[in-house]
Amino acid sequence: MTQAIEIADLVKHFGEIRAVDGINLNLSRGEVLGFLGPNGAGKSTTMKMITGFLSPTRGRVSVCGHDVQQASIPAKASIGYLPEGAPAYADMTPASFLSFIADIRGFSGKAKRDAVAVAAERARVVEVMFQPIETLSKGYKRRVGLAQAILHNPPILIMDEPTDGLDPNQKHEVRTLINEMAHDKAIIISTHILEEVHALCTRNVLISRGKIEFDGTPHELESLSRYHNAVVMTISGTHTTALTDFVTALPFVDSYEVLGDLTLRVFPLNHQQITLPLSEKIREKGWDIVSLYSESGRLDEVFRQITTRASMEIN
Ligand SMILES: Nc1ncnc2c1ncn2[C@@H]1O[C@H](COP(=O)(O)OP(=O)(O)OP(=O)(O)O)[C@@H](O)[C@H]1O
Repeated sequence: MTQAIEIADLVKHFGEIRAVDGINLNLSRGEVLGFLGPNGAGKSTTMKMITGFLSPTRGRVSVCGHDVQQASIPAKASIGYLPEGAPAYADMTPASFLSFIADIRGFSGKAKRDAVAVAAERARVVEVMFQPIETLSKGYKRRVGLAQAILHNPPILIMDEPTDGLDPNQKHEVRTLINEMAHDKAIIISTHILEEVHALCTRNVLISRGKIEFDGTPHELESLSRYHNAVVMTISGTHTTALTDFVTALPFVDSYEVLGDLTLRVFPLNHQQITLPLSEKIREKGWDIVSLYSESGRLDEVFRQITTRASMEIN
């Protein structure tokens, strides 16, 4: 089956700067890919090449089987693009802006009215259709941008930092809209907001200095964390030295940190699940468990670890 997006050996140089340095990536419908990376990693440049706004120095992008360079018209018809900051014409109203976009997309008559109405409905901008865009809140402006991107019901959606700069409620609304569209589209979202990994994505690609450093599920990304399956526990009925001696002797424990009196964080060997055997061993000692839970992992730590490792290898 043709992949929704196929990217092969994609490279972009700006003079001496290698903004994108050999990216290979395939994406199917139903996948929501979170494109993560620090500032300047090459996310926007990659997205601009996928959408045909920039030509690659080398390599190839095809969308729904259309080469973005060779067959740019059918390729662009398959893509909805929400650029960074969702730019729109400030003095237009959403109604006139969406009507203008519908003209560009080749709609007319009833099909045009329907496309505008459906996009406005899905992006929930119906109530502000006749208010100048410059007078709208950031959240509404972003939703107008989203309505523009989905107007032709494209199978592929590319969004550059869709929730950046929004307040928590507005972020939630935009994420809900994206989730609603996710089942039948291939979606790429660039972000450096790590909570979006869980809120939106089925897959994450982490890039640093123009190269892919990680490609996997949010769970796989978290499992790279030093804290993945670490257990934080508070015990009563003993004292801290006895407790640390006890965990040191357990065969499935790698190391521990003392967090407080009778409270430890225990790191398992090879990130294995140890909640059950650990609680059993504690009960065998006759101690009481005040609390005990395992951690899933810390994305900010993994992000730092991968992106700083990549820059240290280069320097
Ligand atoms: N038009 C351009 N001319 C010269 N250099 C550019 C141009 N566009 C991007 N760059 C450089 O290419 C590199 C990648 O930039 P890009 O905007 O793709 O990163 P990004 O991951 O999207 O960053 P951010 O999260 O800050 O948006 C950066 O070093 C940037 O300065």
